[in-house]
Amino acid sequence: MTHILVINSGSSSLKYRLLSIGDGDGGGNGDGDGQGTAVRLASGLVERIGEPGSPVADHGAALDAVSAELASAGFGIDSPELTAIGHRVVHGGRDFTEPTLITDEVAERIERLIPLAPLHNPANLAGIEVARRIRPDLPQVAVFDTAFHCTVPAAAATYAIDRETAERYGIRRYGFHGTSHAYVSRAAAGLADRPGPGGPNVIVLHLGNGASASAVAGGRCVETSMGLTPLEGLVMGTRSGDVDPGVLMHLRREAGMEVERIDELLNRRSGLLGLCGDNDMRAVEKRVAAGDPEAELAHAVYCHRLRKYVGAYYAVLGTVDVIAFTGGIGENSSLVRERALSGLEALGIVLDAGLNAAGEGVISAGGSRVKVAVVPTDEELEIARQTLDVISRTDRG
Ligand SMILES: Nc1ncnc2c1ncn2[C@@H]1O[C@H](COP(=O)(O)OP(=O)(O)O)[C@@H](O)[C@H]1O
Ligand SMILES: CC(=O)OP(=O)(O)O
Ligand SMILES: [Mg+2]
Repeated sequence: MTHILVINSGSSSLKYRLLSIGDGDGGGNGDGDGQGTAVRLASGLVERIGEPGSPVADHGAALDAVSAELASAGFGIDSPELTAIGHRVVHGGRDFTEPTLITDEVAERIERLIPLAPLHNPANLAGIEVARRIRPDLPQVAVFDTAFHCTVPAAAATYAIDRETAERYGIRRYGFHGTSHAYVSRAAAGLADRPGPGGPNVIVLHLGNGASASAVAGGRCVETSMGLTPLEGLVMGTRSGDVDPGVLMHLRREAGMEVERIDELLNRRSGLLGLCGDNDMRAVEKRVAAGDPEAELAHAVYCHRLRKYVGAYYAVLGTVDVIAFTGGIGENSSLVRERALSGLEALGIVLDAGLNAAGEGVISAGGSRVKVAVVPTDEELEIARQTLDVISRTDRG
């Protein structure tokens, strides 16, 4: 058994988990049961980093808070039992297609990718820098959101824009939430009845604050809804997802909006928040239940987008064995699941209303050709497994 500390450092929050994990659990692509032999020793969340009036001034202070919380759980961050630290890094660009041992050079390359993920990579890097300062003796591993999507074929990853411009600026579909899509698609594949020769085909719907869909054929990601940045695709809490790029030019020309304001509009003031004033699905659904028309429209736009992607990914895959819902909304909103998939009997997708309401495991009807399931994601466990995998490989030389 080894102890791995996982750090998911965001712009204003830092999630951590300390796990004790068996070596056999580090395969990264074996069991698919989502269980393994990992034991959670401690976990937590430091919020409001750098916000006015917050006691947590920066990521250094956040990691100090983590150290203190670990110490009160009886574990010193300086403990010799700690084997490695695994970090979530959102954008790996074209440089990183695998979890990677962090060196000065790797950290520099992550820094150079900041323009591709200005909301996420700086915070990820801040977590890395502080953790390396505190434990310079430990192997630290970067686990990239983008890596799982590096198998997406060129036809799906290429935007139909001038090739030279795209090449020069690294413009292509990268995809995000890869650790979640990897973890959930593996678990979902285990639910398939009679997969074809290439292995099970799975559609994963990761619906948290950020949201993305992926199509996974026999364990390989072949399509995903987020693109160059985590803005494309599904409707999210505060992000628009797909819009006609002409909207941006129109806002620039007609409303005189600077690019920074357009960025802020689409990333922070759109999605559910922009449509109805609430970015939290629980609040939206309360208003839907009370007959609020704005919330109803927001919910309808959200579910329509989801249904459209399910249909598109069905066509991309040809046959679908399992559709998996995950993330805070995917795991908890029976209304979203029902509205996204109702009326798709002709595609072999039939929900069981009672199972959907219960919302655990398989929720499709017995006769449904496509299995539909709720599969809780666990990005921290997946990061720990991939971290262990990297250090075991490094140890073996
Ligand atoms: N019971 C519920 N019903 C509907 N939505 C829920 C429920 N519980 C959580 N959610 C929604 O899940 C979303 C947060 O998802 P989560 O995966 O926790 O976010 P993050 O992407 O930040 O990890 C919020 O919109 C929240 O309202
Ligand atoms: C990449 C991304 O959208 O991440 P999150 O959902 O954590 O914002
Ligand atoms: Mg989450």
